[in-house]
Order: sequence, then C-alpha cells, then structure tokens
Amino acid sequence: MTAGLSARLDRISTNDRYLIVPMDHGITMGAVEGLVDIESTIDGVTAGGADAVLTQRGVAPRVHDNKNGAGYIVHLNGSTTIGPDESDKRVTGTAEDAVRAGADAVSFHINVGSDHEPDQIEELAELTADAERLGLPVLAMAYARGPGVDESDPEALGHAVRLAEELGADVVKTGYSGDGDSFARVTESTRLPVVIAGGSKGTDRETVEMVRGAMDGDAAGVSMGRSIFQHDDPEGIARAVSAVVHDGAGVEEALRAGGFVEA
Ligand SMILES: CC(=O)[C@@H](O)[C@H](O)C[C@H](N)C(=O)O
Ligand SMILES: O=CC(=O)COP(=O)(O)O
Repeated sequence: MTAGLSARLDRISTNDRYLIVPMDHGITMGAVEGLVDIESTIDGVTAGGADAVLTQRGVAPRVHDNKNGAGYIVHLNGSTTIGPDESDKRVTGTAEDAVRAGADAVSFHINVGSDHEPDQIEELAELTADAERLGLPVLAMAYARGPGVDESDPEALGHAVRLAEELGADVVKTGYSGDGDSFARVTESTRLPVVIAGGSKGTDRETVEMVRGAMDGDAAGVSMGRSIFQHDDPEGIARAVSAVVHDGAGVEEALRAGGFVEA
C-alpha cells in the first residue's frame, strides 16, 4: 500500500473502523429530510463521531467548513427514483474531479445482478485504476440488486463484496444479511474491510442492533445514511453508532451513549 493511500484511508476511519455517513441521496430522492440544511446535519454527525461524510461533488462547497475535521468522500455515480431505472447509475465525475473537490476518497455504486452490471463493472475498474495512480482510496458500494436477486442473501452479498476486491476497491459497502452469523459468511468472502448500508430509517434500537450484528459478523463499520441523517438528533444517533463501531459497545450501552435511554 502506498503512503498516500494509507494516509487517506486513515482520514476516513479510526483504527481501521469506519463510521461513514453518506448523503448522496439528493440525486436519488431529492432534498429529503436531513439534506435540506445539509450543513447542520454534517456538523451534527461529525460532532457525534462520524469518521467521514460522503456526497456528490457539487455539494462539496457546503461540506468542508462543517465537518469538524472528519474525512470527505466524493461519490461518482447516480440515478433517481423518478427516472426510468434507478439501477442504471450513471457516472457523475472522475477521480481528478473528486480531488479538486477536496476528497480524501471516492465511492462508486454497482448493482451486482442488475442489467447494468456489465457497464458498472467496466466503470468501477476504470475508476480504481485512475484512483490508484492518485493514491486515492475507492469505496465500492457493491449491492446485490437486480431482477430475481435476494438483496440480503449472504451468498449474493458475498459475491458482491468479492467482486469489489477483484476490481481493485479498498473498502466495500454492501447490504446487511440480517444477523451476525450470516454476515460472517459475507465478510469471509473478501480481505477488504466490509461496511454495511443502513437502508430506510428504522427505530433507534433497530439501527443499533443492526450495527451490533454486523460488527459481530466481522464488519469493519458502517456507511449508514438515512438512519442517521434523517434522525431528529443526528448527533445523538451518530454517537450511539460510534459507540458500537469504535468502542465495541453493546446495544443498551450504545443507546445510553446516544442519550436515547436513561443513563
Ligand atoms: C435508495 C436506496 O435503495 C439506496 O440503496 C441507495 O441506492 C443508496 C445510495 N446512497 C443512493 O441514494 O443512491
Ligand atoms: O450511499 C448510500 C449508502 O451508503 C447507504 O445509504 P442508506 O441510506 O444507509 O441505505
């Protein structure tokens, strides 16, 4: 690993544990709750312990002054929920664009099992080659997603994370299989650090239990968006998730750390 790659991975993690809060959903869903005043949300989640936030590059000017020293990841493809096919993520920038926007790393979404998988394989491979030349880490968001694909099947998720490693990514995010034992089958499929997506917002307990289960299945952390940025108290829920990811807390301890149950 080059010194640059290693230094930049350190900027988006703490002791090889990752609490990333993606806020690229403005392309997908519009300015949903938590993204209208994205400046305050970024301030809250990073004050609560997020290692890095993630957006599309156009939002970069709204990120840097509000991230309390956390890392910054620029996401490089996108699609919308109102367009003809949400799986058809199109490239939104290059590794060089991301560096110009102040990125410490880049990310790219690939739907393994969708009709667009072949194009997305080529695009991710091209990005990892470009990023390698710049010493820039690549987070592959490798979902098992497509017609007839079970998005929480450990075999499909294991295939997706392995594909990310084969294509040269440095960190891989995927869906959660539902419990720690089955998620261990996903993490054993690759040597990359594996982080989970959160999906649509759950209760505080559901969020923390999901993170605890993933960590028990040897995840390296989370790339958790809506459950954190759509929360009434983004700083508190980030603090609760951080307690699990960074401090190894159990569910009750984490809920207390977030201020969600009596201390
Ligand atoms: C809306 C979804 O189903 C998510 O999985 C998104 O694809 C996540 C991603 N950050 C996005 O908004 O594109
Ligand atoms: O970029 C999107 C993610 O990494 C996951 O977002 P979610 O809202 O937690 O599914």
